[in-house]
This record gives sequence, C-alpha cells and structure tokens, in this order.
Amino acid sequence: MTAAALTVANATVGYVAGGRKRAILSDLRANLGAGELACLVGLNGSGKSTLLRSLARFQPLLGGTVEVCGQSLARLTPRQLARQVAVVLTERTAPGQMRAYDVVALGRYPYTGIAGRLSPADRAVIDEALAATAAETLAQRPLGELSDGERQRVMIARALAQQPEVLLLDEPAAFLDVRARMELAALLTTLTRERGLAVLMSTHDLEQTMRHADTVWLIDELRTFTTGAPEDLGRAGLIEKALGGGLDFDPDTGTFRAPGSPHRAVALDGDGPLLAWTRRAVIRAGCRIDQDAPIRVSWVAGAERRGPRWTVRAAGASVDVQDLGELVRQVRPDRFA
Ligand SMILES: Nc1ncnc2c1ncn2[C@@H]1O[C@H](COP(=O)(O)OP(=O)(O)OP(=O)(O)O)[C@@H](O)[C@H]1O
Repeated sequence: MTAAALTVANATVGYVAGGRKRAILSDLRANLGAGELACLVGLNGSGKSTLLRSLARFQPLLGGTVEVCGQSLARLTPRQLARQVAVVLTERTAPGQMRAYDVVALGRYPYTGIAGRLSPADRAVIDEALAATAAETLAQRPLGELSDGERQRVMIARALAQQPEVLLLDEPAAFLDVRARMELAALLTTLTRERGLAVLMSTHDLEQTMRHADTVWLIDELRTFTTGAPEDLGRAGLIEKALGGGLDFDPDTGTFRAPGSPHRAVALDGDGPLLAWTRRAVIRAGCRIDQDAPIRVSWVAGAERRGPRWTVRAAGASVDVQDLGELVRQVRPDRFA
C-alpha cells in the first residue's frame, strides 16, 4: 500500500459570511497516496475549487481534518506548508512584468533564507523545473507577455520548484491546446510514477480522467462526494449519474457521448491499422460495435495508387465507399432502417 500523502477525514469545506458558515461540501473522506494522480470531477459550481483552496489552506476547513504526510494541515507553519503542498490555480496571480525565471524562483522561497538568495542547488532545482515543463525558452520573458498555455507551464514549473509532496492543480488543462494537454498528461504521469508526487487536479476532461487517473474524486449533483478507481465508478454508472445523467460512457473506446444517440449495431470484419479508425468512425456515426450484428463493415487496405475501400453489407445488399466520411454517412442510424 502506498503512503498517504493527503488524508481527508470527515471534512467540511465552504465559506463564512456574516459570521454564518455556508458548507459547500460535507462528509469528505479521501486518501491520496504518494505517486498517485487523482482527478477531481464535478459540474460547474459543485465545489471543486472550494475543496482545492481548502486543501491548500487558502481558506480554513469548516470541519473535520486534513493531514499532509501524516501532519495536520492546520498546524503546519507557512514554510512547512510550502514545502509540502504546491498549488497551481487558473487565475492570473503573479505580476505580469516579472520574468518567468523569477516567478519559478519564487517556488524556492520555502528553502531560501530571509534574503531569498538562491544557492547553486536552488538554481539547479529551478532549471530542472523549467526543463520538466519545457519552459526553458520562456525563462527570460515577462510573464505578462506569455500565452495562457505558456504561462500555465511556468506556473507548474514554479510549483515543482517548491519540491512538494502534494501538487494541487485547478483545471490545469483549461487553456491548453491538444498537444499541450497531451504533454501535461505525460508530465503528470512522470511526476507521479517516477518522482512519487501525489497530484490532485480538478478537470472537466472526462476522457483524460478515465485514461490517466488512479482515483476519481467525484462530486455529484447533490454534492455527494465519492472516490474510486475510474473503472469502478464508471462500471457503477456513477460518473454519468454525477454529471447529470446526460452522458453515456463507452468503456471500449473510453469516450462519452450524449444519451439518446441511436445505437445501431454494426459488426467490423477486419483488422490492421484501419481497424481503429473504422471503429472510431462507426461509433461517431452513432453505432455500437456488435460482432453478431446483421450490418457488417469490411475493408481492404489498398495498394499503390489505389486507396483503401470499405464495404457495408446489410440485408443482402452491399455498398462500397472510399473514405471514412462516406462510411459514416452510410451506417448512420437515420440512413437506412
Ligand atoms: N467566495 C465565495 N463566497 C461564497 N460562496 C462562494 C465563493 N466562491 C465560490 N462560492 C460558491 O461555492 C460553490 C462552489 O464553487 P466552486 O468555485 O468551488 O465550484 P467549481 O466546482 O470549482 O466550479 P467550476 O467548475 O465552475 O470552476 C458555488 O455555489 C459558488 O457560488
């Protein structure tokens, strides 16, 4: 069993206004092990940021306890807290005129003396953090001139420079393009698997969650909190239910789709590199794969100047198509009964 980097016991998070407590989430119980990635998932306004801010001690818990590596979060000194927990928020917090390098260097604050002088060892950690986030070329640029995605990389580098045990990220992929999202996923995998960091991030990206999370921290419409492996929560239908019952998850493809999509069954007769693309196209067409289905799709890869060709067979008739766009048009459930 992995050591718990973060333990949440019977916690309540929320706000205090006019002397009155307003709980957003109650009865929270969760563990995050060293080397694990947990994804915090819930609808807009469900309380993800409130929970992350409470775990970072930006706001006090309204009840219960949180422990970081066995120590009470509430009792850590600011310096201890900064060595244990690093946070990346989506809001713009750092001054825009600071060079990216200096922003990352702020992450060394819990290790430097009062003068904040950086030792060669501190500089090595900063360089490593910039390298880990592929932000070396941004180091000399003012933060205010960076794109959202570039700024996000610098803010993650700053968090890494803290050398924390626990990394909290609030929607880190929000501004990132597809490639940057993949790089972020790879980075988080490296940080957890190879460096043993415990990472909790809020996200609306369910497909990445199903693919990469060790644990899902799930908040449903009634603000009930559940944790579990993505497959266990998915198998029990809890993720679809939590997100308003408005989704259908296909465990084979790892994708979600709107409900009510007609589910025509289609069989795929073939293999090779075209199988995955054909399968994807058929699912996009609103079909499910069933090898006993009467509608069958087969293909030949094509050679030399002849491209691939797909054949759709149904009820004794067959149609040949030359590309997957045409295949989708042929198998769409509204196409033929
Ligand atoms: N400072 C505050 N004072 C009082 N209530 C707040 C405050 N900040 C947020 N809330 C309320 O707390 C609830 C949870 O908000 P929160 O920002 O944690 O949700 P979220 O899950 O992060 O949403 P999103 O996915 O939209 O980012 C909302 O009802 C919100 O209005």
